[in-house]
Order: sequence, then C-alpha cells, then structure tokens
Amino acid sequence: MKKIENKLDWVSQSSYEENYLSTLKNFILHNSKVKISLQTVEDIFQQRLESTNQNIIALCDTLKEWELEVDAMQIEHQHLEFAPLPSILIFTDSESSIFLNYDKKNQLVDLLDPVFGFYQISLEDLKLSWDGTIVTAESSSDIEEEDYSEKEKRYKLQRKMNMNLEAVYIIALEGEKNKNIDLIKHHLSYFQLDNQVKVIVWDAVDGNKISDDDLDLLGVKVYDKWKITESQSKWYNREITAGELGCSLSHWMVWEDAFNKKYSKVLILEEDFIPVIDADFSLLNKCDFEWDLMYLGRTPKEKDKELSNFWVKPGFSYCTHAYILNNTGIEKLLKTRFCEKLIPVDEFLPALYSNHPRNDIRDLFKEEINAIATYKNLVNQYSGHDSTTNIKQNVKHESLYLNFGAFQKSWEKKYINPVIIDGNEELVISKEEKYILRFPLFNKLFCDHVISEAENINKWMIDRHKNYPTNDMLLEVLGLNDIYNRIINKYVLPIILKQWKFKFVLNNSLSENFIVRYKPDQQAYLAIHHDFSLVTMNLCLNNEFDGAGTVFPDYEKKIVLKEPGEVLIHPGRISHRHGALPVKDGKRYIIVSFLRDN
Ligand SMILES: O=C(O)CCC(=O)C(=O)O
Ligand SMILES: [Fe+2]
Repeated sequence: MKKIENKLDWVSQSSYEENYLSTLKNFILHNSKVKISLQTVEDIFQQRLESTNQNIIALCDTLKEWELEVDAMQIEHQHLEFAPLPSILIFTDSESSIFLNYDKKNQLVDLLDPVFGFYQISLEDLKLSWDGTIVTAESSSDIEEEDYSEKEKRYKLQRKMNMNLEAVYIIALEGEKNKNIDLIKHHLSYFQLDNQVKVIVWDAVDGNKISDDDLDLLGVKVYDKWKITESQSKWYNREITAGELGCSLSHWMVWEDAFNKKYSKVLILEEDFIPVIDADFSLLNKCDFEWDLMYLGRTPKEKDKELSNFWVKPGFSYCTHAYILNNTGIEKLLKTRFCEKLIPVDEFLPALYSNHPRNDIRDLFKEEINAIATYKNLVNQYSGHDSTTNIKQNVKHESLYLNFGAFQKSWEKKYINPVIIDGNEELVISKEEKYILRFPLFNKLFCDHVISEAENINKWMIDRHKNYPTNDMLLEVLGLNDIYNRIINKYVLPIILKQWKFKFVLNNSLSENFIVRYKPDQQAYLAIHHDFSLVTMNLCLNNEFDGAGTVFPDYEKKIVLKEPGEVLIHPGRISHRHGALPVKDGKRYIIVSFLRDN
C-alpha cells in the first residue's frame, strides 16, 4: 500500500462546504484509519482506468485529463449546500483534484449525516493512500472534538422538523428503491424525524407494467379526453404517459393508505427528493395559517400570493415530490374520486387550489383544497420536471444533468460561453440581417455531451412534423428541456429583446426544443418552410460534415454554422422563409428551438 506524499489540501475557507468536510473530518476523528472503496470510481471510469495498480497520485493525474468531464462534480463551495450525496467526493488542492469515492452501497453513507460546523484540516494532518481498491486516509492531528459536536447538535436541533407527523411515504419504483435506498435514507435524515414517525417506502405502480385488466380490477379509470389534438401545449396534445399513470395511481394509493390507517398528518415524497441542506425545517412548525396541503417544494407556473415572509398561497404549480397532507386534505383528495378519472397528479393537485388552464379539468374536479407552500423550496427534486423519461439510468455525462438548485451556476460555468454569462454579448454577436443574429452561446463540451447523450438514448423520430419531417428527438426525451428553457429565458431572451427592440414573453410550455440529425442517406436537407414559432433558435452542435447551411431565399442568404455552440436566431413566421441545404458527407446535428409566446 503506497502512502501519498502528494500535497493534499482540501481545506477551504468557505463556510458552506462544512457538511462534507466535517463529515469526513468527523469520520477520520473517530476512525484513525479510514477505508473508502474506490469501486464506483472504477465503475464510472472503467474504460479509462488502464491499470488498477496506479497509486492515487497517478489516478489524480489521469483524472486531471478528464477534468472537463467531471468538473461539474467539483462542486463549488457554495454549492455544497444543495449537493446530493456525491458518488464521488472531491478533495482539491490548489492545483489538482483527487476523487474519492462514496460508494452508495458502502457503509460510509451511513456516516454521512449532515452536520454543521466548521473545520479545517491542514494538509499535514491527513495521509491518504490507495492500493488499487482502497484508499486509506490517516489523520494524525489532535482536534478538539467536544466543542464541535455540541455545537452541531444544537444547530441540528434548531432546524428540526417537528410537525407531529405520523408517517412519511416515499414513493419509489422497485428498481429505484433498490438502487437508491441509501441515498433516500440519507436525504431523509435531513428532516431529523422523530423515531415514532413511520417511514413507509411505498412500491410505486409501474405504469408500463399495469394492464387494462389490472386497472379494471382496481376500479381505476384514466380520463379519456386528456389529449386535445389541436392544443398547442405539449402537455395537453398527447396522451397521458404510462409513467404519469403509474405516478398518479401511486399517490392515490398512498392517500388511501393514509386514510385507512387514520393518519392525521403525513409527509409524501417521491424517491428523487432532495432537501436543501441548510433548510430550516423548524419554521414549518410555526404555521398559523389553515391548510390541507402543504408543499415543501414545487415548480410554480403562475404568481403566488404572499402570506408572510415564509408562506405563500401557491398559484398553479407543478411537481409532487414533497408535500404534507393533514386529515382534512386526505379526505378531500379521496372525495374527488380522482382514481376514476386519472390525469397526471401534478395537474390534478393544482386543479383543486388554483384555476386550471383547462375548462374540462376544472369541471372534472370541483372540490377545493386549501394549499399552502413555503416561499422557497425546502425540498427539490433532482430529476426535475423531465423525470418522466428514464434518463437517470443511462446517462453518459452526469454533469449535464446536475443543473438544479445551486448546481446551476457551475453548470453554466461549465457549458456556457463566459462572454454571454458576463453580459458582454455585443462583443460576439454578428447580425446577418436586421433580424438574423448569431453568437456563440455554448461551448463545444456541451455540444459533444448532448450528441453523445442523444445517440446513447437513440430515440430519433421522423414523424413529429408532418409537412417538414425532421429526424429529431425532443429535448424532453433527453431530460434536458428544463435546463435548456432556463438558459434561453435567462441568456437568449434578453439578447433578442435588446437587439430587436420589441417586447414579448416566452411561454416555455408552448415552446419546443429538439435535436435534429441530418445524414446524406436519411433526411439530408429540409425544404423551404416557415417555422411554427415566433422566434427560432438553431444551435450548431458539430462540424464533422460537408455541405449543409441554412438558407433564407428572400434575403439571398446562406448561413453555415460550423462552430459548435454557436446559435442562429431568426423570426419563425411570415418574413423568414428558410430551409436547410443537403448534408453531403458526415452527420450534422443541431438543436432547434421553436420559441412561442402566449
Ligand atoms: O437545419 C437548419 O439549418 C434549419 C432547420 C429548420 O429550419 C427547422 O428545423 O425548422
Ligand atoms: Fe425551420
């Protein structure tokens, strides 16, 4: 076993990274020898780990080469507060990074109870070594322990959720449960629930496995007029998905169970919930408002009504990953007979406390519930609203998906052109015509990752656009739609408004983002057309092709984007007919965004 002489200084001045640091610190304190399996590191980087006999310094060097790929994991200090349990933990000195694994199956997870306090470990205090599978860390320092743990206890207690909950339901598909149980336990520990609270991991209904006969047996009916073909909303112009059906049914069953067991207050979580680490759950205890349903996290779709500094009456909101029901809430939900007209559960709940945009849904559910929500989310969801696709299971570039909460900042730093982030777009914008703009928005890494995910998922479609068929895939299928919309709203929209000097508000739920693939033998070109959009953005993802180019015949313009990350923006209708010239060789990938307003 080789000892590491490398300077290992993972000390930070930031008061935010305390959680992992102090956890590890604590661990080291109590176990002068720490063993951490590197299994997952090897799993993840298997192809690239040439030899398992490298010592950790060599590993460090290897990892450095992959830095681009993994540096979103290199969680910025201030981001640790939102960080999910990492499957890789990073120690950094000023020069390099070393990745140590927290195997989710490893017992170390149990020690990862979030703690608060601030420690510094000087590099002399810590020795690490690695024999190919095991990292051994040794601490030789005397650290005053008492102060810390007392402080930690006090701090934790102050933030404890004490709502007289009787049960917590965690809805999880069996596969997810088996895979993530330690992670779930870990996240659950943030609430510091009292021992008497029953924790029930509820086997979610897998919508893909349930048959019509099963539904009949259960007395369950799906609302059969969900799909409105002519609707412009992507949620409404398609059938309810199997995933949504399973999810709705699972929530319904949980409500029934809570009712049968006569629980008067239950917390309901979906398996991918992730509490905000320093959330103060004790504030929940002091709610003076009446409520049936209390959201701990959601995605608001319209304006909330402020009740106090901490509480709001929610406007229409999506997501059902974390909410509390009391007995009146449970009764009211059951009274709706939701199971006889199932719709996606996060369309159903808001229909009961806000004005659902669809009249038929409003008519379907007349009951009203009194909903309340925390002004800021205390619990997030790590697969976001894209979760209906099984993106998590088969991801090549995890960093692409680490884009919620405070991860967003490091995501942007990793993938977006800093000139755009800094608001200096005027340095890089070219105007082809008055209303045709181009500028580098993303970097090549983003483009490479997206192509790689798209080819990996490989759910290309050819029949989405009837008249002008493109070989394409919605970003939703890739699980990237939310982040892409966010980036458009945050960085692109202000540029368009400024450059074109007119005002509009995008409606993300009407917009559409999709990746297109052109090949000589399969959809080599696209005939002249108008887009069904107010504004179209076309992102160049690669340049390994010959030919192609976007043509605007009325302006006698042919624009060939060949710089991955560059976008072309133009009005969609009336004035800007366009088409795409054939790809002669290679493959051409772009992301097209049809941006629509209300
Ligand atoms: O491939 C291009 O450059 C244009 C694509 C396009 O116009 C579209 O997808 O609507
Ligand atoms: Fe187009």
